[in-house]
Amino acid sequence: MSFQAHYLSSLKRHQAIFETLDKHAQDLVTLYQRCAESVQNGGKLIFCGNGGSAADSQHLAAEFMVRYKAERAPIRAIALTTDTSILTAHSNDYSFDSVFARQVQGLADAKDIVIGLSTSGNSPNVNLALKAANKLGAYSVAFTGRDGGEVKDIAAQSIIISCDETARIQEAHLFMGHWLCEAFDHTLEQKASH
Ligand SMILES: O=C(CO)[C@@H](O)[C@H](O)[C@H](O)[C@H](O)COP(=O)(O)O
Repeated sequence: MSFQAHYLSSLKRHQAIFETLDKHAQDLVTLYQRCAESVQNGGKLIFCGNGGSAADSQHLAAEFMVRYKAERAPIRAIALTTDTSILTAHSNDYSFDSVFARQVQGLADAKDIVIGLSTSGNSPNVNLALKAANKLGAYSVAFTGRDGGEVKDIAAQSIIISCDETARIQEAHLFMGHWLCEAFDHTLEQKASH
């Protein structure tokens, strides 16, 4: 396949992703409402994932903590993928599988939302983090892909991007995270105009 044909075929996959995201519009509104309620009650948004999804976790936590578009107070958010001392000590002394669950146990409470990003839904460390969230009474959310994997039976809410290409699923997850930021900004703007 030529580069141009390959480019066009990747672009066409976005059409399928658009349809999946369209199907999930109401799920995202529900998620926004849960997040807004959590933040209003002193809760926080906790993200985790591996590889590209680790980067997306950090990206999204930064958007909430610092700024998306609107000037606003920080929204409490953290990614569990950034502290190399915690990540290496826990993986070395215990197990990589429980590296996020340990941090959920230490940082989360029932007011929080724990969002695991996993394109396969089968990453043990993400799945154990969401199980730990469930145990604490926090709201567990999976941004996942393919057939949803194991995580769809663990998370209280799963948003599944029905596509089998990792990169396209990650792009959809980032879109969903950005949309959540936009929903927070939009609500602030609405309040300011009243
Ligand atoms: O970003 C990519 C490929 O696009 C990879 O780094 C990818 O994130 C890694 O293979 C992850 O370990 C995959 O984990 P998951 O999405 O299945 O939970």
